[in-house]
Formats: sequence, structure tokens, C-alpha cells
Amino acid sequence: MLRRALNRVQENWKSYRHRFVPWVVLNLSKNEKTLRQVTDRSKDKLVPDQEVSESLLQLFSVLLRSHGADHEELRGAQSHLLRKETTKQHQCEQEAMLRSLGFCIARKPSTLPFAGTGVFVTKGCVSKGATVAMYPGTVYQAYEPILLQSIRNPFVFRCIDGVLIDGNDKGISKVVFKSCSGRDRMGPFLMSDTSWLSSSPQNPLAVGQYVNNCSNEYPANVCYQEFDVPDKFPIMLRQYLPNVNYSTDSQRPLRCVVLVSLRDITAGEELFSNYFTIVH
Ligand SMILES: C[S@@+](CC[C@H](N)C(=O)[O-])C[C@H]1O[C@@H](n2cnc3c(N)ncnc32)[C@H](O)[C@@H]1O
Repeated sequence: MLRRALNRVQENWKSYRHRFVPWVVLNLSKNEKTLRQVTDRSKDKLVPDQEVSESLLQLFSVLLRSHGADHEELRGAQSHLLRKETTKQHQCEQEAMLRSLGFCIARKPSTLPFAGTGVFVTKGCVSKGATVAMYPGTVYQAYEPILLQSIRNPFVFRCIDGVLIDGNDKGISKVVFKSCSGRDRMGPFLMSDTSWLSSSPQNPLAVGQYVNNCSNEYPANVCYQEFDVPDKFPIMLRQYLPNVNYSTDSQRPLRCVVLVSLRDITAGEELFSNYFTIVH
């Protein structure tokens, strides 16, 4: 009897696609209306991988060109201009995003009370089905240990196949990401971007870990979608990927998670996702 009940709990638990564990335990019962329901695993993706890939390639190519041009211009600049340089970099990334994707996003205090920081569309308009943000962090395969890093960490994101992404930009999570990113360098080429750990990421999409959960008042306008980086993804552009494998012996392609818009979203709106999806 007890075993059957436990099995049922386990089965239900397995059908949750994405979860932030502490949040689910405390809030699921209060917020059942905000669950995302999907009839089949194969129907979960809102847009094909090819479209996600094209959006990323478009943005990363513009970023590469503008960073290159910017560095040329700033070569020889004196160190007291560093602050100015950072502001200029930030503007250049926002322009690259507006030019290539037609919108800008940024972190700001959430519209919801007690929800900390959120992510907003600050310029332009997001069309339905667009890649709006990326979920940065260290990627752990289901069999890899994450115990220490997961303690009191609200940023551990769980995919349906058990892969975990630790998107915390502080403490031990930050140290682990930096160390894995440094390890995976290929000669002069960086295979991932560590700047999402700062307040001004080079890849302006890499703030998806700050998207808050929807509520009855604010329904979800974005959803999570896995994107496994294909082998043919250009080496030069991998420096903008905000994810890195924890272990070197992972034979799988690098797992990224993107947030895709569920409807058109206009400037001024906050992004809200579903922290839980049930796959029937
Ligand atoms: C992945 S983090 C999102 C970023 C977070 N807002 C922050 O400033 O660090 C998840 C945490 O955000 C908060 N949060 C997310 N959605 C919320 C909501 N609808 N209402 C209140 N708090 C929320 C909870 O504290 C949750 O554990």
C-alpha cells in the first residue's frame, strides 16, 4: 500500500519537466493553475531547434563583429577609461541585440512583490516564437554529483532527462563555472562565456536564470526549451555560449536551455515562465 503510494508520487514527480526544487515544494499547492500542461514530450518544443540555432548565430555574429570593431577603436585607450569602456561595451551589446533580434532585455526589480530581480523587455517588440533569453550555467549530467552546489541554491534548473543546469552567479557555483570554462579553452578560442557571472554579460540573452515564475495575475509569456548545441556550431561563436559541461567526459552535445516567447511581448513587460510543466 505504502509502496504503491510512493510509486505514484514518484511517477508524478517524474512527469514534471522543469523545476526549481525548493520552489516547487513550497509553492506548487498554492499555484496549481499556473502549471504548464504538455500532452507529449515530443510536443514540448515550441519552435524547431533550427530556428533557435539561427537566432543565436545571427546575434553571436553581430556581437563578434561589434566586439571586434569596438576593440580596434579602444586599442591604446588609457586605463582610466575602463569605466567608459564597460558602458560602451554594454551599449554595443544592447545595439547588437536590437539590430539582430529586434528587441532588448535587461534585469530590473520584479513587478511582483518579494520576487527580487526579474527580466524585462526594455526596447522593441518580441514576436511569438522568438528566442528571448538563455539559461546560463554549469551543466551536470543526471549521474554527476551536485550536492554542495545545490544547497540553498534556487537557480538549479532540471530538464526532463535529469540534466541539471546551475545558473547561480555567486559562491561555489561561480567558482565551478569559471574553472570548467578555463579548462575547456581550445587554443585561442574560448568555448563558453563567463561574463554572465557579472552585471554586464557579453551575450545579453544570458540572463534567463532571473526570469520569475508566473502567477494568476501575470500568466507565462515565455517557456523553457532545451537546445543541444550541434557539432557544426562555429568554434568562433562558441565564446558566447553561457553554458559549460561540469565533466570533460560527457559524450553528449552541450546542453543549453533557451526561453521562447509564447506570444508577442512589448517593451515594458516583465518575462514570466512556468517553473513547472507536466508532461502527460
Ligand atoms: C531562479 S530564481 C529567479 C530570480 C530571483 N527573482 C532573484 O532575484 O534571484 C527563483 C527564485 O525567485 C523567486 N521567485 C520566482 N518567481 C516568483 C514569484 N512568482 N513570486 C515570488 N517569488 C518568486 C523565488 O525566491 C525563487 O526561489
